[in-house]
Amino acid sequence: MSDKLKIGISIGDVNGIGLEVIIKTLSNPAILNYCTPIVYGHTKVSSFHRKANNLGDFSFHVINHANQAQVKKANMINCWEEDVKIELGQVTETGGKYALLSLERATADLVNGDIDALVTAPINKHNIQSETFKFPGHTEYLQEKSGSKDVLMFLISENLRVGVVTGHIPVKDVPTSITKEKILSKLKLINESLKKDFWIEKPKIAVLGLNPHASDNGLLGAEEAEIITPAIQEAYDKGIVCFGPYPADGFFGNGSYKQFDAVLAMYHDQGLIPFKTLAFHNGVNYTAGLNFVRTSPDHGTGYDIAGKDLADSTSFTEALFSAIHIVKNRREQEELLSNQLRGGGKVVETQFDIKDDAS
Ligand SMILES: NC(=O)C1=CN([C@@H]2O[C@H](COP(=O)(O)OP(=O)(O)OC[C@H]3O[C@@H](n4cnc5c(N)ncnc54)[C@H](O)[C@@H]3O)[C@@H](O)[C@H]2O)C=CC1
Ligand SMILES: NCC(=O)COP(=O)(O)O
Repeated sequence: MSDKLKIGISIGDVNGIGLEVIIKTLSNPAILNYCTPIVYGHTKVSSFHRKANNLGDFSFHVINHANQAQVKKANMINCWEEDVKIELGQVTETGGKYALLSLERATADLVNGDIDALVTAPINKHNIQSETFKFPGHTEYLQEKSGSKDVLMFLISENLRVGVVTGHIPVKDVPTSITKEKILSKLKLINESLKKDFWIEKPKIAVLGLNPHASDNGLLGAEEAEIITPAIQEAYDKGIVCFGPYPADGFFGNGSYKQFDAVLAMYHDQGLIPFKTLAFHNGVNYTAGLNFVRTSPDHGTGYDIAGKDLADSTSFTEALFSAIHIVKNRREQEELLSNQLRGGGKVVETQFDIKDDAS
């Protein structure tokens, strides 16, 4: 039996650049030395994208189930039988329907343990909505499938990691959604992920403020004094090495982020704008806190460049490698710890760990 990890890949919106970056990534034969990829989609849809983007004679090995995946091959599970109307660059119902069929089948295999990790190509969050998908994104969908109480949208690259307290919600709801408990929970998730998924022994985390200039001592808002600072203090007292709140505007431009292993931003664009500015092409979107591993490229469907052979596949390739590394890190750590401390092999370092261990 092969020790190569099986990495499931969902194809995302069939009218976007998902299959282009998937095929570009898997066309590099060296990738197959590191994992056994299994794409959930259809060979006819992939052929369409291969031809539209002039991607040579790449082909998939068709299988019916993940347990038939062949090493050294790019495997494909055909998830439907009918022909699919592809309208490159268009937002259509069809785009959402087949993105969901791919995601559902891949997620079922992930939850059952038939694949070791999932890399998702981008969906359009609007056209995928349906009776079975009423979520603002993969993050929330997979949280439900994992049964995790909380998860973290964690954007990662070699030199920068950014998590967000609030994710896919309207900006007007941000201030009321930020609570001390939520910040504590996200800090705990970042801390655990840095240790378990990235093997950083003593993580150091920066927390951004919400208001301009982190409120300038209360002149420009109360959230820093009433919510964010007490959350940082409590987390620190419980053993999480975190500092802040820092004014968000200069934090990235002046390079302060380089002194930390991760940054916690208060809302989506506060964290993702600097992240994508600094790391768009090699950035990865990782969902921390799931009981399985899911990554994705940090970009969206790229409708404006679909079918034009313009999509850069670096972010997708990085997402694939990040998934492999995280699974290996988690497993290696579990093995190393299996004889330590408690039966579950959990490191008891912070007060959070003690509380969790007791429950
Ligand atoms: N994880 C996911 O499924 C994500 C889905 N989306 C969805 O994607 C759709 C489009 O979102 P946008 O805001 O337009 O973001 P986008 O990332 O699709 O596009 C923004 C700009 O970046 C360019 N771009 C994106 N990926 C690229 C690549 N690999 N190589 C070269 N250029 C690239 C595009 O051509 C466009 O000009 C939305 O429906 C959004 O919800 C957005 C982000 C993540
Ligand atoms: N920009 C990040 C993002 O939209 C993440 O979406 P998803 O991974 O939750 O689908």
